[in-house]
Amino acid sequence: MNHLYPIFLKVHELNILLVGGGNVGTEKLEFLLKSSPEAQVTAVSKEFSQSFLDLARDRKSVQMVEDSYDEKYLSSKHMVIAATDDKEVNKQIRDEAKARFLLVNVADTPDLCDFYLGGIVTKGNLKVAISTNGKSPTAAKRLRQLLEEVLPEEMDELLDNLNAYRDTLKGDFEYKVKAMNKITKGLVGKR
Ligand SMILES: C[C@@]1(CC(=O)O)C2=NC(=C\c3[nH]c(c(CCC(=O)O)c3CC(=O)O)Cc3[nH]c(c(CC(=O)O)c3CCC(=O)O)/C=C3\N/C(=C\2)[C@@H](CCC(=O)O)[C@]3(C)CC(=O)O)/[C@H]1CCC(=O)O
Ligand SMILES: NC(=O)c1ccc[n+]([C@@H]2O[C@H](COP(=O)([O-])OP(=O)(O)OC[C@H]3O[C@@H](n4cnc5c(N)ncnc54)[C@H](O)[C@@H]3O)[C@@H](O)[C@H]2O)c1
Repeated sequence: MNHLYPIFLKVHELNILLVGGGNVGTEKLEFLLKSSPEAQVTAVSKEFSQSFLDLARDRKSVQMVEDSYDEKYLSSKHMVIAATDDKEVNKQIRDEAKARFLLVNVADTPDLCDFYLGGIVTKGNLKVAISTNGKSPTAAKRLRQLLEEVLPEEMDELLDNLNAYRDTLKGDFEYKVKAMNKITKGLVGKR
């Protein structure tokens, strides 16, 4: 049973602290930016790998600070991703973030995470997030690839059309719900 509750965050309006600019830090930033190209990220690392620099350099919303982690970097942040190669430091980040009631992800250490990053499929306005409850990130990746293949590109056109149709409906809320359900019934083949 998966007890996680997925939400869709406006990370372009939230401040994220990412600590660690190596392989894992780069992977986390890459997935974050793939889904949310204007995510507001402050990246703090003793040093940044070439691939991190290549990814972050031209992004206005990503700020890089070459420094060791310090608690001061938690100030004005909404959430934190710890991705250093020092387990003690990752634990310290987690503890200090928790003391401030910040949401924290310790990359690749499920037990220390308040939230997991998921596999994400985007087709225009449609976004599907996938979690295996931390059981198999590889399965999440494969399912993401599968859904990317099978969900039609026309999905976004369909959503636009439905939105336009809803705007033409005159009537109360109940009438609109019925009308929207009626026109989309064919999408699922059964009621
Ligand atoms: C979905 C995705 C998003 C992202 O990273 O943003 C993601 N991991 C991805 C890929 C991936 N990560 C790893 C491999 C190598 C295969 C392997 O080792 O299993 C691969 C596959 C590959 O690269 O092919 C290594 C790994 N990851 C975690 C552990 C620890 C453990 O499992 O115990 C270890 C072992 C480390 C070690 O060996 O010590 C843990 C987590 N990884 C999560 C997310 C969270 C759970 C998500 C869920 O609920 O399913 C969670 C719990 C925490 C977190 O990091 O948020 C992204 C796919 C993106 C995509 O392609 O769509
Ligand atoms: N690379 C992988 O694919 C992989 C897979 C599974 C698990 N892991 C684990 O994830 C962790 C990170 O791995 P990685 O490959 O990203 O390591 P890495 O060496 O590429 O990157 C670690 C980064 O953390 C920074 N750092 C270290 N201490 C710091 C501190 N006190 N303050 C700020 N920055 C600091 C370093 O400067 C470096 O940029 C390791 O514990 C590793 O065992 C890595």
